[in-house]
Amino acid sequence: MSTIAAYYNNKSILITGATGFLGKVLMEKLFRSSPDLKVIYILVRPKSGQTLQQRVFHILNCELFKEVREICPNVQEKIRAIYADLSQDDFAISKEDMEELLSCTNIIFHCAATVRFDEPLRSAVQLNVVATQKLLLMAGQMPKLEAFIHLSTAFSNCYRKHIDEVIYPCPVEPKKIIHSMEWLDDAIIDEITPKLIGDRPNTYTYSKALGEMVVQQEGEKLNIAIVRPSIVGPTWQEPFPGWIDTMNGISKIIIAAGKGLLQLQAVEPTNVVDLIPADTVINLTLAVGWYTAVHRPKTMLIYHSTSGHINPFYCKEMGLQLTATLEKIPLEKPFRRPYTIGTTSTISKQYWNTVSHHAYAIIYDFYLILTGRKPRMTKLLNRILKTISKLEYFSSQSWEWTTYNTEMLMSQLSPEDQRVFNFDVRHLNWSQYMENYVLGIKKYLLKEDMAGIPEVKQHLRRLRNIYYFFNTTLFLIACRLLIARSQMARNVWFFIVSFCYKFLSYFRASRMLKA
Ligand SMILES: CCCCCCCCCCCCCCCCCCCCCCCCCC(=O)SCCNC(=O)CCNC(=O)[C@H](O)C(C)(C)COP(=O)(O)OP(=O)(O)OC[C@H]1O[C@@H](n2cnc3c(N)ncnc32)[C@H](O)[C@@H]1OP(=O)(O)O
Ligand SMILES: NC(=O)C1=CN([C@@H]2O[C@H](COP(=O)(O)OP(=O)(O)OC[C@H]3O[C@@H](n4cnc5c(N)ncnc54)[C@H](OP(=O)(O)O)[C@@H]3O)[C@@H](O)[C@H]2O)C=CC1
Repeated sequence: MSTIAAYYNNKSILITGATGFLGKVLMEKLFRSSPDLKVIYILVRPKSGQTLQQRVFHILNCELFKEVREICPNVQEKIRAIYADLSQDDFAISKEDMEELLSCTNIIFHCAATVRFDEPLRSAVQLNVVATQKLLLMAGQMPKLEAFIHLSTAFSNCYRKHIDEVIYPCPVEPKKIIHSMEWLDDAIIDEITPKLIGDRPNTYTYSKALGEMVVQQEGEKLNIAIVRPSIVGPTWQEPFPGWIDTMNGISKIIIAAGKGLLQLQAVEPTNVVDLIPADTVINLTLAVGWYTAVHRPKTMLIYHSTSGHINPFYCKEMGLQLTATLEKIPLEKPFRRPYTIGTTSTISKQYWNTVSHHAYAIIYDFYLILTGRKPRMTKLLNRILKTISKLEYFSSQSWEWTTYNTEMLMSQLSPEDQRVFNFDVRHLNWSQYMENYVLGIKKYLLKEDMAGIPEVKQHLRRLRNIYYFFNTTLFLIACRLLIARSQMARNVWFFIVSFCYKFLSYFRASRMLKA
């Protein structure tokens, strides 16, 4: 049996953010590989009118847990959902629950975070820094704790182009930031936010960097490690390819491209997109948990979970794969045929935005008005372009991450562990992965019917014909206008027409001779 899987058996594991994308993949893998684990405590808040139990039921009944439901029929009994809101003091955990957590927990995986780029600094600090600090404080009171694993992001220091597996300190100490959030009002915080975040693009990356500093400073006495994934995509292999249930990362870009709404991407075609599958991140996280607990490294180690250095996926390649896949597995109700253009030049972007986005939206809205419907395309397009503009910082640049600790860990694993907890992306086939990505978005995220694909393909063919017809008409109108205004254009036009006429006459005469 795998040493890592055996390690988690009979353990009490605390997970924050278990209802999130990575949290679910983490729980699934734990149950699948170590069905004899004692209990998984998850800190959950009620949401969207659902109680904790309803949320757990919903998670366990999703497609991701299909295999787990067979391997481990008593899975529901092994999950202890504890009411907690990480943005409140003491997390609003009851006294009894807190006692149980403190006395029983063996390993903590801290995944909870706010991942929105536009989160106000106060809320980002509250969850990504203060909550981490409080969790570390709790961890310090757990006598049976063997390891604390903190999930951060490879982009916490994205103002650097080359990033090592170390903590880069922020100019202002986290404690000072936390303290200032207590007495400054929202208007002042908003005003000083750009100065505080400095070269970072948003409050997310800044608060995650502060969170790492807190882990380093306040986790000194703990057995602790940080995992930094890059852009997390759907599962690669486990429990099956293509599982995804989040719009985060690049899924929104893929959906907008698939629906034909977005053609232009603010990307340099030669840049690398550092995508990493969710199951790869989780396999590494579990291996890190085992290594930290069993080998107890003397200093806190940071592990990068990235792909660009060993198996680069270039934007151009991605654009081509995406277009081909979206033809093969189209998304429902496309507005246009999917197509991608990549550029970072401002003039080129403005040109393509006008020609390829706004002009189409205006024409479509005009058509909606003519057919007695409410225009909506321009509004939708503007929303999408606004959203996409917030991702542009990440799509228009490339980074280089070193992975010495991740490679060291891989070399410490037995062949069986390397197989069961595979986090080596050297053999990842990007073309196949993109196909499963689109399939996963269609099936699990958008919940579209796969049986409808032939009908959508037929619709795409109609759209292609409309596109050709529209372009030809536009070309003819342009020629006609030019002919009306310029003698030279008229001469060229008559030359082309008489040439075509002569060619046709010759063709007809030769056919008649043959007959
Ligand atoms: C010939 C070939 C040539 C080829 C050339 C090459 C071509 C190549 C092409 C290939 C592709 C290019 C590759 C690029 C690579 C890199 C990209 C990196 C991005 C990610 C980096 C992540 C790095 C960090 C990773 C981390 O560390 S982890 C955390 C990651 N965290 C996130 O990823 C959260 C981000 N997001 C937000 O923070 C919020 O999204 C926010 C952005 C603030 C907006 O926010 P807001 O404007 O409010 O917009 P929403 O709330 O999102 O939406 C508002 C409303 O519009 C709706 N709508 C939004 N979209 C869509 C949509 N598509 N379709 C329909 N509706 C939509 C939505 O339904 C909602 O409607 P409603 O529900 O209101 O009715
Ligand atoms: N996805 C990605 O591309 C990447 C993610 N990461 C990191 O991985 C971790 C997990 O990310 P991911 O799963 O994608 O994120 P999600 O947004 O999918 O999940 C976030 C989780 O945090 C929980 N949470 C948020 N606020 C609170 C709160 N106040 N109290 C209790 N729980 C709360 C959410 O609970 P609820 O369901 O109730 O909202 C949810 O379970 C994060 O630390 C993120 O920074 C790093 C790099 C890339």
